[in-house]
Amino acid sequence: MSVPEGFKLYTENNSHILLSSNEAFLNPVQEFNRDLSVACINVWSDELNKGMEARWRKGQERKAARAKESDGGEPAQKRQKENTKEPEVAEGVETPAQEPTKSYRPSYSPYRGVILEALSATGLRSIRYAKEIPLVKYVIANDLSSAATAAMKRNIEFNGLSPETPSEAADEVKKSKSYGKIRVNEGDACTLMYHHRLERDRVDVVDLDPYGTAAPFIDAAVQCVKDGGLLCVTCTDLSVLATNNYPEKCLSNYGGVPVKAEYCHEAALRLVLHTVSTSASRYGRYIEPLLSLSIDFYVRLFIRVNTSPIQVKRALTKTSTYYICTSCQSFYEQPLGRVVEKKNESSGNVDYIFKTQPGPTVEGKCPECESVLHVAGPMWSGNLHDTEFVSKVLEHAENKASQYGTAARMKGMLTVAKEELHAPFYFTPSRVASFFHCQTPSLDDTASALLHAGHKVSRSHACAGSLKTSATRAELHDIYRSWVKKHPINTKNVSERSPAHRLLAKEPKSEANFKHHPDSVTASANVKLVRYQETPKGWGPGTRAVAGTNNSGKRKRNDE
Ligand SMILES: C[S@@+](CC[C@H](N)C(=O)[O-])C[C@H]1O[C@@H](n2cnc3c(N)ncnc32)[C@H](O)[C@@H]1O
Ligand SMILES: [Zn+2]
Repeated sequence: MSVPEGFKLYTENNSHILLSSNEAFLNPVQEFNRDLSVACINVWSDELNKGMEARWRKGQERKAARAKESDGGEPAQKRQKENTKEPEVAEGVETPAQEPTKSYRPSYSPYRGVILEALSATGLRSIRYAKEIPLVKYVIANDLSSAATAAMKRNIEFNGLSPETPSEAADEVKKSKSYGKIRVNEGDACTLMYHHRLERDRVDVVDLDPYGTAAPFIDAAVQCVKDGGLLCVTCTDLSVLATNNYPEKCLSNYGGVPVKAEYCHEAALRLVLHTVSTSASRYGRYIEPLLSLSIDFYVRLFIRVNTSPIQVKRALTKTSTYYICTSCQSFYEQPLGRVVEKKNESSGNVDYIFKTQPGPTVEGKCPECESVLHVAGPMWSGNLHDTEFVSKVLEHAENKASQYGTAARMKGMLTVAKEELHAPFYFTPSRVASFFHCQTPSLDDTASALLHAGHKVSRSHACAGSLKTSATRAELHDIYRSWVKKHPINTKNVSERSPAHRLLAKEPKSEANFKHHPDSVTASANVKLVRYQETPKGWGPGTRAVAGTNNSGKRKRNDE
């Protein structure tokens, strides 16, 4: 592969990018993001296709049964034998309903979807989608910058995805003078997505991977994805989502206020889900989070979008504000609403009545340590992941480990995400110990005590050494109070006016058992959670395109 003068070659899996200074932006550290996205879209499209094939087969069976009935019970097999030569059937053409399986039996043609990458830069992600996802019909790669679209076109050719490449879309593409499996578009991401908002024009997958926040693109994205389609969203503005420095910005971008506590990264995911959910609801659509990950300096979410009026109503029950203690970080959930199920005696149907929720769920100060409470949210309080989907992505990543440069990290993250409890929020034993001024119990001590007390426990992908539990903070604190009895502290160092003193002043309701619990060692405990990607060769800050039109602003640092 000869690299033209003035360019550097960057390779990810079997896709290659020519990089020149001052052209289009590429962040090699996002390889993990791209690997995960290829894996998730592969699994999502396989599942969609399997569902369609199952429905198609059922339809065929129904048609055959109807034919049998109308032919006076003559078995279909016998009739098929009589037709010695089967006429050729174009892929995807179904047997006409009036002549079911009479003269030919077409094979199922897999469903192929369209992916729209709204902010594509070098085109690397789109090229990888076109090459690595078999069920892709074509990818629309878009960028506002003319320098970026020029780089994209060059990279597409360089990867052999030019119009000459034989592909299913080749004829259509040749007519439209665009590029083989990838169609390049230069323009504003929202304008493009709004062009795809009518039901007949919708796409199967929308990928948003911007600098900073994806918030300005969400309204268009939730409208242009098909029912059952996949929305993939990156946000890198963690200074807004996961600190209390800009609550006003967080409200304007995400419709909620962030959390100031060690679990702020989980809250960041919930804030992004909240804005996607409320945006989708406006158009009678609801969301199902399939996988929501907090990674290094960004969040990445894979969300299925569907249409259903009743599910849209249910969003009320999956949205909460939280009162967060400014000292011990205890949280108190305040759901925004609830649903009451009422059986309709005359029809026998169940009616769902949506109601507001009484509140506040906690009075004035933190019941645990009497410190001030701050309000956070509203944010998504439903599940972050679909466990079954995560299991399938993990299986895929393990089976195809050699295809992914970040396979070890994928395995680590997905294993933990798969086991994650569907409950907010995580804690680390060391941080809770710091509130009590006590020695830190190990992860196993803490998990075992919680399990012996009848609570559920898991780890959280969002923070190394963290735990999630079904126990309330008060129940967790009781375990720490028991721990302190076994590992006494020098109370002289604890001021009588401190929150720690008030935490320690309470008696535990029962004595905790710190003996190792067999369930404390889960699959994830045996997996090395590779939290950070190894620095790839030649890593360094990417350059944002300078030529052409670009909605410029300051380039975000990795930790922004
Ligand atoms: C972070 S880069 C995309 C990286 C790419 N998704 C990847 O995986 O390598 C963001 C891109 O968004 C483009 N962009 C910014 N605002 C845009 C808009 N309103 N419409 C379309 N593209 C835009 C920028 O020109 C830039 O190339
Ligand atoms: Zn407190």
